[in-house]
Amino acid sequence: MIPVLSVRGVEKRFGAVVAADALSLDIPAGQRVSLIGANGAGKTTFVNMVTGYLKPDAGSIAIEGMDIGRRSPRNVARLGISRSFQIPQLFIELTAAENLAVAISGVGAHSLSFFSPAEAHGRHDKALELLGRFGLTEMADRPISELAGGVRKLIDIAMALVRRPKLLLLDEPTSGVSAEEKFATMDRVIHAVAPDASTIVFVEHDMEIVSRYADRVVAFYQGRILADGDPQDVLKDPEVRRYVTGGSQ
Ligand SMILES: Nc1ncnc2c1ncn2[C@@H]1O[C@H](COP(=O)(O)OP(=O)(O)OP(=O)(O)O)[C@@H](O)[C@H]1O
Repeated sequence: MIPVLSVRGVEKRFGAVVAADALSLDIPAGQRVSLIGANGAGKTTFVNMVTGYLKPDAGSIAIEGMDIGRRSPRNVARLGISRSFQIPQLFIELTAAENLAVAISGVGAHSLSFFSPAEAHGRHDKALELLGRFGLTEMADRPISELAGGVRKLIDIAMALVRRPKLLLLDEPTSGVSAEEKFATMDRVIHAVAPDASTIVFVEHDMEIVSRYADRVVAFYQGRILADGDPQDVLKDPEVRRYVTGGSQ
């Protein structure tokens, strides 16, 4: 089976900082992989390169064997890689349903008025279906500016599902969510994305979330992969405890 994601010898520097150092890994279909690492370890740089937001200095990245090369984020998304952001990227004055409708139509917010009423109706139904999966039906007609950070995050993830991605990357899906709500939020996310995305990479700082939801953990340190494997093994690894989790596990 060709892996969904294949990364080979990827390098990225910012001046003297090595943000990606000879990164290589394969992610097979159906795996749920957590990326961990201290601040500045290179997790977001990795996500940005895989989604076309940053170009590697060297190496290759392929989705189902197709090199993403120097494609734009939009073209990478067309190939089947979607992402959510640490800070949700939403149209703040539009409602939750309108934001999803923009993503569903694949055009800018200004172009929505060119579509026929029937098309607009179809988009609205699909938007409501997605919001319903996240338990957000009641938020559909509220502008993003009125919604709490945690709700915006869920809407951002719903936006990433519109293309039914081959690979879904989630950047800290539970950051900003209270300790009491983090498992419920993550359960909701996992349940909601399941019909559209089975191969998931999520960046996570919370080791309780990592050990509960990941099939595999990749630990980053100074742009390198320090450990990669079964969550229980990686979280017990002495180097991971020293450089990543601070001995918290
Ligand atoms: N656009 C940029 N310009 C300069 N340096 C950058 C840029 N993006 C990232 N870096 C540097 O590259 C290194 C890796 O950063 P990155 O954001 O990938 O880490 P991270 O593991 O995602 O951290 P965090 O957990 O804080 O999000 C850091 O030293 C960071 O300062």
